[in-house]
Amino acid sequence: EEVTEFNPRCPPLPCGNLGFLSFPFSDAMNPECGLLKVDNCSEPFRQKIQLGKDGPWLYIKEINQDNSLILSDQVYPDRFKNHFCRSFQNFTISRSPLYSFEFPFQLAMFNCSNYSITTGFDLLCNESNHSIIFYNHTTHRSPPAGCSVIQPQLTKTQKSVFLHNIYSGGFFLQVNVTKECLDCYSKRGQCLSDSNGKFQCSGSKTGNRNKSRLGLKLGFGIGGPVLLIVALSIYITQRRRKGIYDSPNSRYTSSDPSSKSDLEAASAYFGVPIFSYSELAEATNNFNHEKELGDGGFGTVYYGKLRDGREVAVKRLYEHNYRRVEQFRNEIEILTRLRHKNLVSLYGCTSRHSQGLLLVYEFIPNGTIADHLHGDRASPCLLTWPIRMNIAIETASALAYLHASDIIHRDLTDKSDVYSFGVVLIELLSSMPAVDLSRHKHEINLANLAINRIKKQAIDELVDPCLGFHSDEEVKWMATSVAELAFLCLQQNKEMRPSMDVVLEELQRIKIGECKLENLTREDDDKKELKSMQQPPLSPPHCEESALLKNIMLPRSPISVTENWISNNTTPTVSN
Ligand SMILES: Nc1ncnc2c1ncn2[C@@H]1O[C@H](COP(=O)(O)OP(=O)(O)OP(=O)(O)O)[C@@H](O)[C@H]1O
Repeated sequence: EEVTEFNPRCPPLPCGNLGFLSFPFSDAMNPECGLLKVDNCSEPFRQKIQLGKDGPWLYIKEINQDNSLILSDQVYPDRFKNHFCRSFQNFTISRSPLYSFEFPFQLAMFNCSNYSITTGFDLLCNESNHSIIFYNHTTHRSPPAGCSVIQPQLTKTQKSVFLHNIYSGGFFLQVNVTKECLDCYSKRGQCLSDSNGKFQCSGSKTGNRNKSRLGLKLGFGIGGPVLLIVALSIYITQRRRKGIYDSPNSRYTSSDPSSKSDLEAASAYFGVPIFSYSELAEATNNFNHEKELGDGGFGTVYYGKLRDGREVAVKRLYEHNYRRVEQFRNEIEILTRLRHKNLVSLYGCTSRHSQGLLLVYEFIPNGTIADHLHGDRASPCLLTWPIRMNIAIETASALAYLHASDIIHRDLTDKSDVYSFGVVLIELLSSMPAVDLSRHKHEINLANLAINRIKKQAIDELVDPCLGFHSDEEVKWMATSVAELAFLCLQQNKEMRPSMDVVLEELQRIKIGECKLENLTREDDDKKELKSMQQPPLSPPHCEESALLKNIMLPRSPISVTENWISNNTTPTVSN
């Protein structure tokens, strides 16, 4: 049905590595099928688009489903090296009654003929006849009158405070087709502008297509002959096989390595697919209360289902103010740089000018660890000791990766994460919630409870009885070692906490039953062999008690030195 409703004169047009072009884009051979012309489809990675009638031609890096583009013009980096205002070349895009352009995700710049019109923007530089202004105003979507667009492209080493975020190899442009033109197109008409610059719809057929169906077709470029659908699905399957279709940046991922590295160097907004607010509102049943998955520091998270069938978690930021926009930008920047099997993928986000700031993540269906340990999904000892050990190692590996990846984030500061991870370790050992108001006032906080037990040498009181602490010597040894490691993570003094790398390494050693100090200091080769064997070469219970702690950072047993380590074990959790 979708196929027959598609304008048969305008099937999606193959365009090399860019995939298929569909309205509002078309090629030079089929100008009536689109509003913006793409050239060089037969030359991979050299396709160009003309921005408006008589507008500039720019190279296309990516075309996204929501009509956003990543463009580049190789001339700018050279010009910018001069650091002068006049080094910026501008291009003027004439206004059209059929569509408009938006620069949603970057610090767009304009060259204005009149200095006074720059009010409301941050001035970047001003030279005799030129005013170069920095676009930093969420309410302005398009260039102010009298200004033309400049898209500077910076080299990676450029350190300007205003410009450090500007994409080094290209820029982002969103094409917004007017509603009249979309309606016209959906009725198989052609959008035209008459000699007075007014909109006209020629050759339309009346019909009752609804907007969402059109959106679907435009979004996915599906609707040509059946064969085309087959071709598309083969194309998608191939991309999936290559493992790039499902990646967070899939829609921007190019098979050209040079183009890919350019994209990876992108600023906060690049490389992330953009979703429309309405699509996400639809996916979450208008942010229905019943779809709420939980609340976090930045916003509420909702379950949603996208039109393409993907299940997603949509995070809606609490307030749409400038600070939030900054946090939004940070989170995107961080997430797009991360690739780890234990970290949730970011599928995309809304434009920062959208009605709401939304982040779209891969949906994780099985709840949180806390749900399974002591929440809605908990059932006694469903999580056995080996499972808990694996959860600890996998989580530590993700955190160690984050710390190694040079990411600075509100809650990604090394040693406070180590503290939080210590609490997770105790949760895994004890199956108790991190905070429980029904506990004794000094033990509401699980960290305090754990510290008290460890100091009293009463780890058995801490460990969930169902784990076999008393019946299985190996579990007893491992649980004791993990408790001691958690104890180190929970030090009030940040400096006393081990790094996440060390924590991960120690957990791995505990898992394979490797004794600490002795093996480490004696035969390095033995140690390697041990690891490669992947089985406990020594019976863990024979290992010297508390050797773990000696090995990590301190020469003495925690039991004997805890008073020195913990200045105040009754204070509430301090994680920063
Ligand atoms: N991708 C997801 N899949 C399923 N549920 C999720 C997902 N992301 C978050 N949730 C649910 O929403 C809750 C809040 O998530 P959020 O990421 O905002 O929490 P947080 O880590 O505490 O937040 P923050 O880092 O902003 O302080 C989570 O505890 C979880 O229950």
